Order: sequence, then C-alpha cells, then structure tokens
Amino acid sequence: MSTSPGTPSAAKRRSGTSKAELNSGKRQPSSLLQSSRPTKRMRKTSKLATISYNADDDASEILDASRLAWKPVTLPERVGDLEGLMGFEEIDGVDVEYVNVDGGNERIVKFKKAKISLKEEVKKSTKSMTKKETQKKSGKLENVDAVNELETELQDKHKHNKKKEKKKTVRVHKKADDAGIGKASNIFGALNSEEMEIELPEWVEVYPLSESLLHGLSELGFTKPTDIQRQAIPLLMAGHDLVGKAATGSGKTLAFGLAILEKYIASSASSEAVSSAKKDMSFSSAPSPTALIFAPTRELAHQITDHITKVSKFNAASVVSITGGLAIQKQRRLLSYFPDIVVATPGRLHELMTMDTEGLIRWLAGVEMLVLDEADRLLQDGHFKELDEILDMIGQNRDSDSESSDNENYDNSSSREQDKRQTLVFSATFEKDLTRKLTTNANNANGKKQKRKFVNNNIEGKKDTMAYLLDKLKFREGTPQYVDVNPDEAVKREIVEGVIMCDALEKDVYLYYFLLKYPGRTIVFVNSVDAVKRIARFLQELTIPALPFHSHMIQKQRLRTVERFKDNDRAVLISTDVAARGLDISRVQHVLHYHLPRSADMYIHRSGRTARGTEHGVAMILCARTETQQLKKMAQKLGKDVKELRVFDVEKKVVKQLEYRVSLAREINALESKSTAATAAKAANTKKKGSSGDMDSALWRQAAEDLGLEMSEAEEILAGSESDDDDAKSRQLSTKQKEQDRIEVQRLRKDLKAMISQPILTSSMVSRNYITSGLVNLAQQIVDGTGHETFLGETKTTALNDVSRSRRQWNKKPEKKK
Ligand SMILES: Nc1ncnc2c1ncn2[C@@H]1O[C@H](COP(=O)(O)OP(=O)(O)OP(=O)(O)O)[C@@H](O)[C@H]1O
Repeated sequence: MSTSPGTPSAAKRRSGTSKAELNSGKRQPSSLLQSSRPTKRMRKTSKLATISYNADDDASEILDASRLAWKPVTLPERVGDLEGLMGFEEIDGVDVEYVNVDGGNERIVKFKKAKISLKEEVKKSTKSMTKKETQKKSGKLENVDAVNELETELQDKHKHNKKKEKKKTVRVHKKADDAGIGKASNIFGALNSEEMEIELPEWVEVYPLSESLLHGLSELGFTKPTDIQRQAIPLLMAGHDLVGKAATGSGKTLAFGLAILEKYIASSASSEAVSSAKKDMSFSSAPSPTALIFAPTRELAHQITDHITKVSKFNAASVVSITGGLAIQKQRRLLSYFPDIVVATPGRLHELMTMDTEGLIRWLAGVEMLVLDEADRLLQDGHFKELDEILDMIGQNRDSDSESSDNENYDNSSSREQDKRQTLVFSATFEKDLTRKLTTNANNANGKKQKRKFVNNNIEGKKDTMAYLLDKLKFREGTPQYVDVNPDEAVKREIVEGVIMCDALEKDVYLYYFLLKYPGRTIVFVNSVDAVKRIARFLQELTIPALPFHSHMIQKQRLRTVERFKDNDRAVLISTDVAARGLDISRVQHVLHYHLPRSADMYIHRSGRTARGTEHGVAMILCARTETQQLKKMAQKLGKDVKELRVFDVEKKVVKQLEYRVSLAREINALESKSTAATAAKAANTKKKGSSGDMDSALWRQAAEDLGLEMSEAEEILAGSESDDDDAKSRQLSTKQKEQDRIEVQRLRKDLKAMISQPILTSSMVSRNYITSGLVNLAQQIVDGTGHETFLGETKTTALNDVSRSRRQWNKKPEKKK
C-alpha cells in the first residue's frame, strides 16, 4: 500500500474505487507489511476496504471502523502461509480519507459513508449496455445447424424482400451528434432509432455508398474506411480489375465486400421483381450471382459470408458459403435459391459443378465479379487443380456466350467490352516480382500495349504461378490495377515481434512459462497434426485451456472449436497452418510460433491472427538454437536483419520451477495414450467380430470421438485389428495393468495439482525472506490487485508491454538480474 502522495499533514483524497488497508482508524505504519521483521501487529488480521472516493462529499459523517460490517477476504491458497499474515477483511460502501501526520511518516485513516456519484452509476450502466451490445454485435461463425437456418433465411429473403427494400430507403431526420447528449435517460434509445441520421463522411468521401450500406457500417461501428478500403473501393466501383495487397487484419474483406454489395444494389438483381420471381426460376433462367468469391479454407469462407452478411443487414442481398465438411445435397439446395453472392472453397464447388446437370456452370459463368481471396494460397497444392478447372469451366461458358477474347489478344478492345466480368485478387502476401509482371503489360514507348511474357506458363512447374493465374483469369483490362497499401512492411505495424531462444527440448516449458505469465487469448502454431495433439494434451493437463485445431478434425468439431476459442478470452488454440490465413477473431493477444513457419509468407499470415483491425498484439517465435540459421534466412526474406529482432529474456530460475510440472504432465499423457490406444483396439476388435455388438458406423464414430481420436486414427486401429487379430489383442492391456496405470495417473494428477496450487517464485523472491525483504511489497500487490496471479511478487503485466520494452538484441548477452 503506497502512502498518499501530497503535502504532509494535508488530508489526501483520491477518486476511483480501490482497496485500502485499515488499522481500526488509528495510526499505522506507512507501509504496514514492509518492515524488516514481522511484528505482533502484522500477525493480526488486516482489514481491506473496498472504497468509493467522492471528492464532493464533504458532509459525509465519520464512521467508527470497529462497527462496520467487515467481510473476510478469501486469499489464494498459496498466499495463505505468508509469514505473519493471518488474513484480510474488506468492506464496501465507505469513503476513505488519509490524513498524513508526523511530516508524512505516518497516516491516520478515516472512514466516511460513501455516496456513489451519478457519474459512477451512469458509467456502470453504460458498461453493462456496452457489453450486451458487443455480444450482440460480435456474431458467431456459422455452424452446421446454421445451414438449415440459412435455408429458411433465403426463403424468407424472397418473401420479405419488399419489407427490406423499404428499410433500405429509410431517411434521416436527426443528427447523430444531437442524439442523447446531455439526456442521460435517452442515451441508448437514440442508438437504435431508425430515425437517426447516418453520418459517415469519411466513407462518403471515398465513394457515395448506398444508405443501406452506410447503415450497416454504422451498426458495426466502422466509422471510417481502412487504407485498402479507401484505395480499392473507388477503383472497383469504376469497374477496374484489381490486385490488392494489404497487411493482415487490414479490412480486405470489406474492400471487395462493399464494392460487391454496391454493385448488387445498383444492378437489377436487387430489384423487388427479380427477387420475388426467383423462386420460379431455374439455373438457366435465374440471374447469375453478383459475385463468386473463392477462399482457401472452410473457416475463411464462412467468415467472409458472415462478414458480408452483417454489413448487408439493411438490404436484401443473400450470401451463402459452399464448403466441404457439410452435406453436399444441402449446399446444392442452397444454390438453388440463387443467392446473390457465393463464397466457396474450390474443392466443394468443383464437386458440385462436376455433378451439374441443370445449368449450374452456366449460371456461375455469368457472375459479374470474381474474387480470389488469399490468392497466393489458392494457387498452392491442394487447391489449384480444382480452381484451375473451375476457371476453365466458367471461362468456356462465358466465352461461348460472349465470344470473349482469348488471352493473347489483349488489345482486342471490342471483345473486351463484351466481357463483363470484373476480377479481383487479394492477399497480404504476393510473390515479390508481381509488380514487375503486372507492369510488363503496360504501354511501351510507342503507346502500344505489350503482351505479357510468361516465363513459365505451366502451373505444375511451380514457377511464375501468379503470372499463370493472371493469364487464366482473363482480366478484362490488359493490366489490372495494382494496389499495395504497405509495400515496405511485411508484418503489420501494430504487431510487436520477439523471439525466445531456447534448446529444442525446452520449448514445452518455455511455452508453458509464456502462457502462465501472460494469460490471454493465444494461438500457438506448430508444423504437424501430431504436435497439435501432443501439445494440447499436455497443456490441458497443466490446466491451461488449450484447444486443438487441425485439418484432420471433422468440420463440426472445427467450427465448435473456433466458437469455444472466441468465447474464452484465455483460451489457447493449438493449430497447424490451417488457421494461419484469414481467420478473424478479435482480441487474440498473442501468436506463438512454436515451430518456425515453413516460409516467410506463412510467418506473416500466422502473426496476422493478432492485431486485427485497430488492435495491437504480440508475435513471438520460440527458436531452438539449432534453428537459428533458418530464422536468419526467414528474417532476410522479410527484409529484416535478424539483429533487429527483440530477444525476449526469460527468467531461468522461474523456468526451472516449471520443469517438474511439465514432466509430470507428459508422464500422465503417455499413460493415458497407452490406455486410449488399448481401449480403441478393444472396440475395433468388438466391431470386427460383430457378434457381441455390431457397431454401426455412427456408433463407431461416436466411440472414436469419445476417446478423443480422429477418424483416421480410429480407422488405423481398426485396420490393424482386421489385418491381424493377435496384434490387436496384444494391444489390449490386461485388466490388472490398466488398473495399475489408472492408479498411477491418479497419483500423478494429485501431485501435479498440488504443485500447480503453489506459487511460482520470481527472482526477487527466490533467495530472500520475501515478505520482509522490502523489495516487493506483496501485501500492497494483494491489496491493489496488481500482483500477478501465478508469479509471486511480480506485478501484473502484459506481453505487449514487456516485449515492447525489451531492448536486448540478437547476439547480446542478457543483463544479469540483481
Ligand atoms: N473500416 C473498418 N473499421 C474498423 N474495423 C474494420 C473496418 N473494416 C474491417 N474491419 C475489421 O477489421 C478486422 C480485419 O478485417 P479482415 O478480416 O477483412 O482483414 P484482412 O485484411 O482480410 O486480413 P487477413 O489478411 O488476415 O485475412 C475485422 O474484424 C473487421 O471487422
């Protein structure tokens, strides 16, 4: 507890709410728990007061402290045995006044009846309103059930189109600035009023967007455009093809999303007559969608759908995602409602198009805007083949309709004019010489267009993939517009980067250290599915709320995991690179690269899961000494000198204390895995025999899920049992062995629990009689609530603060802690 600063002898007041220690209103030492040895008085129960200071409350009466309703404070278990301290008590609803006496060496504490000021009350209610609003606004990723909801919604969109269109034209009568200011009773009412004028001058400056979109932006709280939106939207509205590059989390989705919606609103597709006639149409007669958007992952496709749907709340545009992992027939049905915007992963759309008998291809070929989000990823293995074929399919159909130019005839302007499709390509990373490639097609000295020269026109050759794409996409202009919002910046400015150096085998303990020290929403990236599973298990054992995430999980589980991650601000997502791109989850405080990413671009995308929108965040690499060459190379590719990296120092003594916990957790995991494999082998054997219980595939799937196995693992075990009955049997542990393992796991868990309940001592505590050392005022930390919840003697801090302040650079020795 710090004494009140200020003039000696003067009564000092502060405003706000905090906790204060009490010595029954009598004199007490200026810092109760800082003297060199515990005194008799320190052994007494100390009292805390939760106080509300009110500077205007001169008339408050002085209270007798001994008559107040003090409540005992429950201390964390580990704090209970501090030397000499027996406990604390607290009280609410009093004002505290300190009077410094004896030249400021001592203080008297006076208690007065508290009055909560009107300001405080308003603040309180604002807080709870804001929370509710935020929850409402935050929205959720679509889950499987949402497909059904969406279907109903699409039907409703047809029915209620008229109503929506009416909403769209709501006019404005009242200035937002006038709303509610100084009228406390009506502050929130005004926010919901449809009468409120939407004034977003910075958006209108960029492009005169339709009122329904401004309304949507206003609801999302997006008062001004981001740089990429500012630069891309006018170009897109002028009808240009565009390649857009901007940092992660900089709002690329709405850069193309708003342009698509604006075009939709302007086109006949939004007219009431067309919308209501759609229900009687077929793929060959229905108007083509305004836009077809490709994304490389399912989550990203759902997220784009969600994002565009939210901003188009006040118009009738319908958006669907077509992705793998969900029932294909349902997705076919969704398309049969002829949505205005289709967001797809190439795999599933390809599947649907190759099944097509009713003109789906032709319907898609007429799309007005084609978008490739995360374009460089779409060109990589596992995506490109399907995308390539889709582009061929819709290209051929369009060509046969419009006799469009072939890609060699760039200056055939007449055929280009017939070609209505606009093509948009976005990413945070493109291969370096893209600009050069784009400009090779610019005018030459004679003012004539030059043909693009492709070094290698074959995607299989892996070279020059972007050039191949540019050719394949058949831009309607010879050269698309190129917008690069941050040419010199690889990782977003708002991301503070750091590196922790350790030995390869120490990564687990350093990871645990970081997560304990900086609890907060975190994504840990690793390079294999096995690593995801192992790390998630051992962290869970250490009571860290870790969630595994990888592409072998069934889609339902993946969506559920993302929801759980969003719902818990301390959750730790352990993921492969499947979550590296596009995933937009707010308030992810840290990204940890447990394994070095395989490419510099992947480092940018992984790191970009933090600092979304206007937020800030930390990206930290756990680098084994054997990986330093790889790290240097990566830094070079990012245009950085490795020496610029902030090396983040970790207290070795503290890490030492965590090692035993980590080894216990690993031991438990090993025993549990043995038992899980044995149970699965038994289940597989039962399934094979069929007689004692012929498990159908749903039950089998359920059993695998219950055991925490993926289907691939379960099938592997099953296959093993089918090929060799004896082998499967041998994997079944004897009942006795299983029982022994179970008891051992219980014992280890108990030990681990006991360890976890102990505080971690920091260097200021390790070698000293901490309570009396005078270096750390522990009681002060407890009273103020500023103490770290796990690291005894340390104040609460954030990784953002600590890494930003870290000055140590590569190859410099850490400063010795005194
Ligand atoms: N004009 C705006 N004002 C404030 N926030 C915005 C604005 N536009 C978008 N955002 C928010 O910024 C976040 C990032 O947007 P988005 O997902 O489009 O980024 P991105 O550039 O596509 O990132 P990535 O390259 O990682 O996919 C989202 O949460 C989005 O809601």
